[in-house]
Amino acid sequence: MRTLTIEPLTKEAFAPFGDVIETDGSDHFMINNGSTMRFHKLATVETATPEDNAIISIFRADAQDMPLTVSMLERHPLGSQAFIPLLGNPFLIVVAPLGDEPVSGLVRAFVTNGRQGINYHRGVWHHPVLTIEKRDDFLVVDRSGTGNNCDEHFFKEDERLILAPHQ
Ligand SMILES: NC(=O)N[C@@H](O)C(=O)O
Ligand code: NI
Repeated sequence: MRTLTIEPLTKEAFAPFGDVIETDGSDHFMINNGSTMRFHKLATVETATPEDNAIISIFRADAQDMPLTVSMLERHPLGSQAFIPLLGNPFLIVVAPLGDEPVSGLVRAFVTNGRQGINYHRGVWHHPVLTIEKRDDFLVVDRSGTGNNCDEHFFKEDERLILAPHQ
């Protein structure tokens, strides 16, 4: 099984998968009579139909045992999904490009710097949220509506991957 190289998250590297929600290196303009910087439209919430809603949730996630065997990825065909860390901790991301199924050889892993959130574009394959801390909180912005919005793909045994952040 291939061990994933864990890359530092950057806008450029993550561009095929979605947006990086951060102030570092992001354009901004002043509002509120010059007392506030607005880092405007860092990401867009994608939904599928006019009846859909963009909703805001909090995920309190517990750490997976590491090293992790990445045996599955999921995607949301009807909308985007954003994770913004609420406690300032780095977290892990595992993604694969758009397609009918994720391609094991194209799976990539990233680690955030604690000041970054991400917005998976609609249909991008990703692993369910992966904390580094034992438990961590995320603000999540995603789509609510009718129909199935979560496809799961389970890799064949020889396509599975290893995520080993502490090695
Ligand atoms: N199932 C759910 O809402 N969470 C996943 O989509 C995830 O990416 O963690
Ligand atoms: Ni998801």
